[in-house]
Amino acid sequence: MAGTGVFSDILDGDVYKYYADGEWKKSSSGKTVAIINPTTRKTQYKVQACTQEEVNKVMESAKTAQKSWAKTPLWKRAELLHKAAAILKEHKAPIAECLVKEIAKPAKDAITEVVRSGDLISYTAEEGVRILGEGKFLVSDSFPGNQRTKYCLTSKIPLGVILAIPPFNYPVNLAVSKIAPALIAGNSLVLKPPTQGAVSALHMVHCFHLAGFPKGLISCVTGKGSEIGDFLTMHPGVNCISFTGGDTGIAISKKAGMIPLQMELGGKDACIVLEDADLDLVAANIIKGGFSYSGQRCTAVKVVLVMESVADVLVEKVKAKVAKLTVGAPEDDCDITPVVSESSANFIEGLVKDAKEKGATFCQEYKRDGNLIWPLLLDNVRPDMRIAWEEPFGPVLPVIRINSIEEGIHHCNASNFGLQGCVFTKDVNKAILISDAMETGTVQINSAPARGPDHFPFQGLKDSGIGSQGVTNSINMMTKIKSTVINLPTPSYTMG
Ligand SMILES: NC(=O)C1=CN([C@@H]2O[C@H](COP(=O)(O)OP(=O)(O)OC[C@H]3O[C@@H](n4cnc5c(N)ncnc54)[C@H](OP(=O)(O)O)[C@@H]3O)[C@@H](O)[C@H]2O)C=CC1
Ligand SMILES: O=C(O)[C@H](O)COP(=O)(O)O
Repeated sequence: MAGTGVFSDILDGDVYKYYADGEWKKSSSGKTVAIINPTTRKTQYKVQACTQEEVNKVMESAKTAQKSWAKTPLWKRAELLHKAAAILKEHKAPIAECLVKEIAKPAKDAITEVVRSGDLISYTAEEGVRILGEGKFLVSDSFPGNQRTKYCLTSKIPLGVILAIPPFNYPVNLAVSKIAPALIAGNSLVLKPPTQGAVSALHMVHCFHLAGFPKGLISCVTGKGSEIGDFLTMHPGVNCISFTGGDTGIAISKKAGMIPLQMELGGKDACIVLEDADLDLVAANIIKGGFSYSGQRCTAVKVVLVMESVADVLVEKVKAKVAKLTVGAPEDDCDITPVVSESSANFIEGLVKDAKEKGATFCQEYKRDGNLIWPLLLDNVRPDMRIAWEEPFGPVLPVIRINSIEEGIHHCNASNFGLQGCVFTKDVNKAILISDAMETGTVQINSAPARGPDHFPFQGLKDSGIGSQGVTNSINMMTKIKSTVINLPTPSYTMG
């Protein structure tokens, strides 16, 4: 059970502690932040509201700890990460319980998130050992005007202190996807978990604590992003920010100093369906892509662009599958569960009302109870409707009927987002041309968008992000190249 057994150290009364200097601490602020259970809409947990002074201290210890961590052998760093992964998986049940209560993630998906996170940590440890163990050796005479008098040795060095800010929808997985690459590369890490999801994240951090990482190397400061966010992201002690979330990331990019940024932001992933597509496959992927975790995934299918000639058949097939989705509590492992907050539910409702006023066809009756919104397919959506462009982050999916491939590509590219997209057709040559024309970081052919497998590169164009994630790219992003040049008094040619 959450906060008990090995996790009892992280709880003080009914308030979870924050983690600094290898210890679980109470904030001197005396203030707490309430975490509202999206299902009951009542306070489920409380966390510390950390102060700026506490953030300063965490940054100082992170800086000190990083210096010795960078001197820790790579195999030893990997060994500790493997240990943390095993502990995390061993304690999947209480962590999943927190995910169910804090973010209303369906019970089975919550377990999957924790197991996937353990796998991600282990994979990162192995990948790090491989790619960080290699450097480059360059010689000078390949560049015009040079003799072979210079030998350049390059290696990857850590950046220093990494600030990780994950979003509510994967508070464990999108935290470890930042923590593991940071640590294997020799950095220290400060985590600011999302408020909804903070307690799941604190449990996950405790698994790193139990694995025996050095004091100060990992810290976790809690508090509302709107209150301590700016102080953290503009802190002079931070050498890199890895952020996943919404438009907040755009604001952070403008405020952050001259440091590397990894930003994974929103998406309006389009699903383009051609006449020759396997419509059963499309319908199954629209359900999985559009409605899993009630549409609260950046990679969710957020608009279907279907050729008019097959639209009626596809809509009927999707409607039939929507009718089978179970709606209710995450504890019961329902497909559709309450969205994360009342404000999110209100926002989704605003998009639905706008579509209603402008004449969209409702394939189901719109139904809401508190934060729970029943799955809704909106047909005949037109570009003047907000739902055509904005991401609901909820179980509402618009269908736009198109008369040409160009029309579909045009709609996809007119979006300010460019995360992922997908195209369904049996003609692979057409699929490649469409994929090339779509201005998105990834295009899936004949499957719904998805981030995983977690070693695949994951990136957004335009307002969807900066840089690329995925295990290998994240490790590389959290390092810099250091060169050492050996200058010879006379040219030296091997075997010369
Ligand atoms: N591309 C991707 O991989 C993903 C994109 N998203 C996008 O994120 C949106 C919703 O997710 P949500 O978690 O609410 O996103 P937010 O951008 O609101 O929050 C993301 C994280 O940023 C923190 N934060 C808030 N304000 C600040 C600030 N001023 N400075 C620093 N950190 C801050 C939040 O903390 P706190 O919770 O305390 O406010 C949270 O940890 C979706 O609309 C979607 O577009 C979401 C998931 C994945
Ligand atoms: O943050 C998100 O929503 C994700 O990165 C999506 O991950 P998924 O495709 O594995 O759900």
